[in-house]
Amino acid sequence: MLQINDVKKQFKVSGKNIPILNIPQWHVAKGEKVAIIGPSGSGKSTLLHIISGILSTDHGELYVDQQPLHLLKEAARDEFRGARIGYILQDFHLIPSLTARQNVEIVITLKKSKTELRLMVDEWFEKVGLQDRMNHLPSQLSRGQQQRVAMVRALINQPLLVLADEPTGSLDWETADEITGLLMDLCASDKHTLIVVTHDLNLAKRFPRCQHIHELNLVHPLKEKVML
Ligand SMILES: Nc1ncnc2c1ncn2[C@@H]1O[C@H](COP(=O)(O)OP(=O)(O)OP(=O)(O)O)[C@@H](O)[C@H]1O
Repeated sequence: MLQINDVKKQFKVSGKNIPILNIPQWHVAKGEKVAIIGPSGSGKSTLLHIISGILSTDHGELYVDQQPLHLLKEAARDEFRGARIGYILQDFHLIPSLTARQNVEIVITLKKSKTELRLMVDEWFEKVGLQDRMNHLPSQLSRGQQQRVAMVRALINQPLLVLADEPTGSLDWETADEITGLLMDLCASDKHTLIVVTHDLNLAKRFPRCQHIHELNLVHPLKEKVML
């Protein structure tokens, strides 16, 4: 599902190049559920931005579902992401002027009749227990509810690859636990490959595979032993 070969990424700050990622090789198989842990600033979000095609690589090869993203221009990467990748961004990024339902509807790329689409959206909101909140604006929802809308938005196109950036970052532990369980349930089928980045060890522990970003990344050598 995901193959990274010698991928490097750096950012230019005040005329100076700062290396952020340097990943010799990393593979995630179809259907795997992986948590990447690491401290703040270690490049976790940058890694997901690269896998999703939001950011380009500076060097190396990146294949997602056999598509060579490193060879695609930004517009082609955007199209690929819209159709194949579900990305749950840090802080949800819901559009404040649209209702929960509209936030989901605008991303749908599946070809279905209007009635089928309406029923599909209804079903998704039921799955996440928000059937009575569909017509609320994001500002009228709690953070946990906003996170569930963000999850529906990421999953509704039945993506092969689901990426989640700190999905429980700003939630209290009880809501975080509930949201984690929901995300795992929604991505339970083998069809979904799930990569989550987090600094929350409780979230990471629930994943069958958990890796520290330093294990992937040569830029930040492994300094700490991960206690799980
Ligand atoms: N557009 C950018 N320009 C310059 N530097 C950047 C840019 N984006 C990120 N960085 C730097 O890259 C490093 C990695 O950032 P990133 O957001 O990937 O870390 P992270 O592990 O996700 O952190 P957090 O857990 O705090 O979200 C940081 O030092 C950050 O300052």
